[in-house]
Amino acid sequence: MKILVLNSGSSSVKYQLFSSRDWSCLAAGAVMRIGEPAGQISARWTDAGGDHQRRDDDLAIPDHRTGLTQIFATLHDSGVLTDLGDLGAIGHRVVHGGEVFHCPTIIDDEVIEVIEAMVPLAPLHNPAHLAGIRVARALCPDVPSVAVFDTAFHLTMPRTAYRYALPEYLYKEHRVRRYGFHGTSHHYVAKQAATWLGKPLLQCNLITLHLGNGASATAIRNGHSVDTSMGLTPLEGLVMGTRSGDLDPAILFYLSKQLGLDLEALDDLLNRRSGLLGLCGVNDMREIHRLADHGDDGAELAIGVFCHRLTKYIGAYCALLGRVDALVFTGGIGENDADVRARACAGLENLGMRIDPAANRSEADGTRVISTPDSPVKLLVIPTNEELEIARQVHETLI
Ligand SMILES: Nc1ncnc2c1ncn2[C@@H]1O[C@H](COP(=O)(O)OP(=O)(O)O)[C@@H](O)[C@H]1O
Ligand SMILES: CC(=O)OP(=O)(O)O
Ligand SMILES: [Mg+2]
Repeated sequence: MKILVLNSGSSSVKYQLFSSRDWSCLAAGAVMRIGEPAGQISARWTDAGGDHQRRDDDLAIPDHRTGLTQIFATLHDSGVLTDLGDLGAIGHRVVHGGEVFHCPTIIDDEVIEVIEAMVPLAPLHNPAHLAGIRVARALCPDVPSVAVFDTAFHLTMPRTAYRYALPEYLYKEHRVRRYGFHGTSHHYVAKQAATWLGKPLLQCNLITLHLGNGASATAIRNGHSVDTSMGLTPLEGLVMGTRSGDLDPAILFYLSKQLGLDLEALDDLLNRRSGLLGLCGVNDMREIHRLADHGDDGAELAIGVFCHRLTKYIGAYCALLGRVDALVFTGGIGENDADVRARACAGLENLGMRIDPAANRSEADGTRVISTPDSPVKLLVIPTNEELEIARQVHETLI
């Protein structure tokens, strides 16, 4: 079966096409900067002769429908998917599934309504997923669409971790609680870590750090998520590209009273203008390092705040878990940024985390260990593959 996985963001759609026979990736790519004057579509695929091909086109993409149409056209033209009828399923990443969706779910009108109802809880994400889902269903009405939720992996958290210290009715009547996100990624790297550790996931205690544009940490006991840094929405926790992560909620009252900011302005401030961007004016970690290397104090501070917060969460999750088998770094920053990894682990030797500077700097691909051989806690870098995990879950749901 061929399974297409779509990860629709507000201004981009990333995709991978898999064969369920051997889980090889037949094609992958992205449409970027949807709705902006200068869009881009990129694609990689393996042709009939087994050669790797790639194509990058600059092209304005006004909306998600045009973006998906372009993706289908590229898959068709490359010969990877000449007939949409060959598609066994489309898997969609959906960030917020609330307490409703514990497992991958075949999408129908009712499911769409529920995902729509969660839009206020994931304002940067769920609207984009809905756009992707609607267009995919319209373009391929006969292909089953399956939603895989970021929240599902975290539904194992105990109530002591997921409840906020707020009046009970806010949970009972309004479902205000910690949900947690990036679950597909945390679960995927946890399984990879268990394989590397040579024991069943259900016997592993892990701390997983997904550090991409959004960033979150998860404490995993015996294979299950028992706490995670994101909350009701993907705003809480670590410092992110444009999101503040943790802060004193009273800052909002203060800003409202002192600066007259309304709710919309506060939402925009915390979700889109804060985090690394707020601290130094740039949200791309590579660029921030370049600026810091040239003596930019704001950039240096942004990296410092990012790493300080990370260390704090690692320590807290060590305390929560007691025994930790491995600490896992993943996501664009976690996989590539040796400096952030070194700073986040600095001073954690007493918690059993001993980083090996040379291994940490190595640019090897794939899963790798960056701790010293005598480190009680293994420090691992594991590339995430949310799309592959989604494809596998879609397959399990449909067969
Ligand atoms: N070599 C690198 N060094 C440092 N940061 C990197 C590197 N490559 C990517 N990143 C950072 O990873 C982040 C994007 O992560 P990614 O997981 O691709 O994001 P997304 O959440 O959009 O999937 C950006 O901040 C980018 O700067
Ligand atoms: C939930 C979330 O923050 O996702 P992303 O990292 O893709 O923005
Ligand atoms: Mg991501």
